[in-house]
Amino acid sequence: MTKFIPDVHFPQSRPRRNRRDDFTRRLVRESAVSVDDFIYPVFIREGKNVREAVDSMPGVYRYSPDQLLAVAEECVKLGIPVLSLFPSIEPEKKCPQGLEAANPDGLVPRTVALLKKEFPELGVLTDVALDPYTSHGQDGIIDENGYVLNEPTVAVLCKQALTQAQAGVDIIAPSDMMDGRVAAIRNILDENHFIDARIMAYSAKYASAFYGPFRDAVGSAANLGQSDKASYQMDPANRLEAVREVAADIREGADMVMVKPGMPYLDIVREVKDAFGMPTFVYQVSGEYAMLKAAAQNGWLDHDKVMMESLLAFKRAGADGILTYFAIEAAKWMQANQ
Ligand SMILES: NCC(=O)CCC(=O)O
Ligand SMILES: [Mg+2]
Repeated sequence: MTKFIPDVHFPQSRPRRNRRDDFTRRLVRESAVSVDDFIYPVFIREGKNVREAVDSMPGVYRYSPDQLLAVAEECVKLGIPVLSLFPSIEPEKKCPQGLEAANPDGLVPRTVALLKKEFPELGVLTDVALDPYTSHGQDGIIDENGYVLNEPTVAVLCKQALTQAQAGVDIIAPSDMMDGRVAAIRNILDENHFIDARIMAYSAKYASAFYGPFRDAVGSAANLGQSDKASYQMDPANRLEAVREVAADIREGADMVMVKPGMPYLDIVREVKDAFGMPTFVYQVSGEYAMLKAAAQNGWLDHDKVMMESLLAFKRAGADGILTYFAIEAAKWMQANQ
């Protein structure tokens, strides 16, 4: 211990005292990341014995359903509570209406049923949106000018959600940003007695360029071409609008709400958590993952440190859980280091 007797009482407050030793740092720590916070997004495709790398997302693959079982088993072993499924659909199954989204024998319902049969204790979340299924790559049905039509889209989303519930999914996550879709989906689920199917609403989903690698992974980038999603996803400039969007989804019956992307939108996470106190989730999206991976691969950032710091920041901002492509790596890191 340094013996230093200052002759003036300056400074009166010494915040550094609590940072001096590991034990006090742990004692006063305000936030923590736990494996219980994770939802692991995975990409699936048809086939057998397929594990196909996604080039723009190092460490991320498209799995055929049989190969996904090994991933699910790893999640169970590590204690990751939920797996979320994103399909890469063959081009010949895409059409302007995205009808394959509501096919009860489609890739997603079959995979849900398989997972729930093999690993009933693992939560399964499915996305409700049409972008993996439309030949134009938009999340809904478009008119002759390319404008995404609200009500016709919601009608297909309801069928898609019901198909997923019938397959046994636990959490339904509408990511489309159509108005009124949470209420419509809640109604159709309840009418069909799926009263326990939970809805995690992508409530404040921004029209972000950070989704680029995801569109490679599900194969919608080429379909979308130069068009964007600004007429339904939120303007990155808006904060108060996010509060209104979340309020609407809660009124309509959302059990959990989400902000997306993550790191550039931490202020929104905090705002939403403070305003509603709802179970609040954040999506650390593909571009955030790709950017940390790329810098780490170049030796410019310490991979494990930035991974854990980025996840901790979500907890500090008020998130109850995080959808992250780092889920397995972070869970393993925590087992080895904590
Ligand atoms: N509806 C799911 C997504 O759009 C994910 C975006 C991403 O990870 O970039
Ligand atoms: Mg909305």
